Amino acid sequence: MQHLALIGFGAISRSLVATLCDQPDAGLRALSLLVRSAPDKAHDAATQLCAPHGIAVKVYTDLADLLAAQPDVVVECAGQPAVAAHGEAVLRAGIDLITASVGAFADQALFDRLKATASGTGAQIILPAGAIGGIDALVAARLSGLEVVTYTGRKPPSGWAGTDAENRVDLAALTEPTVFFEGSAREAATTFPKNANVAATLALAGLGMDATRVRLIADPHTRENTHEYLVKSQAVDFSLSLTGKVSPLNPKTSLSTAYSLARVVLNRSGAIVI
Ligand SMILES: NC(=O)C1=CN([C@@H]2O[C@H](COP(=O)(O)OP(=O)(O)OC[C@H]3O[C@@H](n4cnc5c(N)ncnc54)[C@H](O)[C@@H]3O)[C@@H](O)[C@H]2O)C=CC1
Ligand SMILES: O=C([O-])CC(=O)C(=O)O
Repeated sequence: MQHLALIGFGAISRSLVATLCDQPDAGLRALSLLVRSAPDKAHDAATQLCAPHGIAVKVYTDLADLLAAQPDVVVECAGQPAVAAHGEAVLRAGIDLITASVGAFADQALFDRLKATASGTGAQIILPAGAIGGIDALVAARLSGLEVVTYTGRKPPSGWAGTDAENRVDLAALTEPTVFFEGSAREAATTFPKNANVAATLALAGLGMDATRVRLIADPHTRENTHEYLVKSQAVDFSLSLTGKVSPLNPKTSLSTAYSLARVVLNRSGAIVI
């Protein structure tokens, strides 16, 4: 039976909770949420999802209080700054941390610090595939010797609104798909913290933050988030294209991200890990 804790209760968290409530194999008995504001509203919304399944909900505004309740695992679904703010305390408490905002680890000092803390306490930092997939094949290919990993992320202009893309291109005036960023995974994840976490995931699975090449496209002809990547290695070459439906709760986020996190949580309790 699991006591699940979530940092953030936005688009991903809400879909994740709704999904896990419907999965008896998840064995959820308690849900703890860390929010920054409106804890009563979060409590009501989460209770609506959880109460019919007998799952108790508690909402916190202070991480120390949440950790004192000793959750089995903490899932960060709040944004890169939340990994920097809270990651270390979670791991220091010996609790495994699943991070949606993998791009936070483009900050090498943060990555090194959290990894050292995890090694010290035996807790694990678990990086989900998120909006992409095929990470198993990429890690396996790395072990054989990787040559190239290139990623292209394509979203409708609305998915790039409020980001640095606005300084690079007039999103509202676009009539054709437009590449507005080319660079490393580190630059992409740092410059587009709400849109390019997947580039960091590919980097950590594969060739690293600096050698993983990234292109980002605003496409006025699409309503979906497309993630394409190409891998060349000693053992296998492959390319993958995922067309993600956009989360109805957040136009920047692919709906599949929450299901990827649900898979990670389910794999912690089921007899079969897949
Ligand atoms: N790995 C992947 O494939 C993906 C990762 N992401 C990451 O997940 C994050 C969350 O995505 P969404 O749920 O769509 O965003 P959202 O904006 O819908 O929800 C985030 C929630 O977290 C809250 N929050 C922010 N900082 C907090 C803190 N320190 N403590 C408690 N709550 C806090 C916000 O108030 C908001 O309610 C994104 O910012 C991004 O970093 C998003 C999409 C895909
Ligand atoms: O959900 C997506 O399409 C990917 C995303 O925002 C990210 O990697 O940060």
